[in-house]
Amino acid sequence: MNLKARYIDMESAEYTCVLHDNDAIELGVREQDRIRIKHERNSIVALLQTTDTVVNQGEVGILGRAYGVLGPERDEIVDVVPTSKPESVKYIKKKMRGEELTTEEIRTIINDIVQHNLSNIELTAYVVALEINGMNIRETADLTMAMVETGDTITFDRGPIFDFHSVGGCPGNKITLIVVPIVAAAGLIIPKTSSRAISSAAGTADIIEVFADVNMDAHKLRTVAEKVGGTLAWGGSMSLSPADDTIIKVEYPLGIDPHAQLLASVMSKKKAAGANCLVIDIPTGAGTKVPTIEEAQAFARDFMDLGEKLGIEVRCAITYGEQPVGRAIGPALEAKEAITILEGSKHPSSVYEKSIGMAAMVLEMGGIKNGEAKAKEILESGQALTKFREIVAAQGGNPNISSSDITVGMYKHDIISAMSGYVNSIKNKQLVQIARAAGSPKDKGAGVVLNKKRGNRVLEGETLYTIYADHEAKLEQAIELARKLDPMVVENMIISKLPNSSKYTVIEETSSNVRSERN
Ligand SMILES: O=P(O)(O)OC[C@H]1O[C@H](OP(=O)(O)O)[C@H](O)[C@@H]1O
Ligand SMILES: Nc1ccnc(=O)[nH]1
Repeated sequence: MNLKARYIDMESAEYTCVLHDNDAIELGVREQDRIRIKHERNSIVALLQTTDTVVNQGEVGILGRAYGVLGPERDEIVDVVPTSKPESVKYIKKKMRGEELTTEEIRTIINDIVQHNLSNIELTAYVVALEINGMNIRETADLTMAMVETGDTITFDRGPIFDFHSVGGCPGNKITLIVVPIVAAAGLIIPKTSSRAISSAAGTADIIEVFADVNMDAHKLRTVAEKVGGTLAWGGSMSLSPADDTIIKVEYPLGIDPHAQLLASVMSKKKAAGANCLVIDIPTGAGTKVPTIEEAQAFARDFMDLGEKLGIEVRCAITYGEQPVGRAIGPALEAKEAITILEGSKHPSSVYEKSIGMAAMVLEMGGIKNGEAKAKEILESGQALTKFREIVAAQGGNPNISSSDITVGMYKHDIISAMSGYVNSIKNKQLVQIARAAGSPKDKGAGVVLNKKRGNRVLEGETLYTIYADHEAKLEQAIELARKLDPMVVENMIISKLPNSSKYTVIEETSSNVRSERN
């Protein structure tokens, strides 16, 4: 059917088009069916919405970026034909039944993802099928290669190329901002890309965006890394492993990151960016993606096996993840904390120590003896700060950036302990929920700052943590959630008295060991 193309100034997660009810009947299609729209040599597949008001009979409305991809002029005639579900839906269902997928079936799924042929419902089914049924190492390697082959790859003029990546899952893990400048200042090349938040409240790309432009294409990644030694870029902005960011967009709302998809997500980007030597950080413990040391060891083996198949030398560090790294959670709060370490602070010690430890592993892969001493020397002499500023400047940020330039949320609220005791545990996932409710990662100033950490002595009336927000309404939402979730457990030596005793003094109806105080 030939119809006039109309741009609709709205965006949706999947390519979407709108037909008048009468045209939809004539074409024999219904809402959520797929339509192929052809214009000259371009063609897209879009999901259908029908209407009797938004477009007239004889027109097809095309939403946002889908219009740009197709490229017709205003009112130009395009050809509209019904089309069937993509082949990969069959293979997604096969994985839902727990069956093994062939190399070709995995390639078909990734091709359909890259070409935006799958609806968000189908993509979500894919991610959930992987979360429940997983993939063996052969399937994972095929998945990784399919993600590499559907994108660009970079070849550097000189090498070897170093890289570092965290599997995530531990809030406050801002160490990439410190590791990359240390490694680059030592003279190694590290073209680091990061993703946005997946299970946490702020991915590294969300943090860097506070003070520099994280968007770059593969060519710029290479030229910046060759010029200043390192990058702090967002992987989703470039064509390396383009399936990755589309998949992350459906993982984020669910807060899940299936094992096989995580392996392929990280390793496909490393392969595409030309890495030869890679260090992987695996935060481990309750409330992370990897609850036990045994699982972390198996994960490390998978990374190393996959590295061998891809020609990348991989070393892994199993790290402590049972409570946040440092005290700050949320883009601006984490940026500020990381920059204070680059400026010479040794606190929070978890951020300082983890950054030194990870950088040391990369340096030693680069043949530098006593990596820890070298990493400390580079950090403490200010060379890492100088390198950080060079990278920031190369990415369009302030070349003299300092921690005091970073502004955090103007609305804040202290959560106060209603009892004296010790912090027994800090629940990562609940803290993430509170930081997200406060607006993180979209609202850059939003998040949480911990005043107490595990094992700390707490006196009644002391602040446990502070919630920050850019908007008052979101602060209220976060406070309400904080009361309900109670992410910091304070206990004294007597945990409970039986019969008929409560372990907490109940201060407010909705809270257990916390009460709230405005400031
Ligand atoms: O949101 P969760 O699931 O924690 O994990 C995602 C984070 O982990 C990795 O960190 P890095 O880039 O190595 O610093 C990713 O790039 C991303 O920023
Ligand atoms: N799934 C992922 C986890 C961590 N980093 C990534 O890039 N991808």
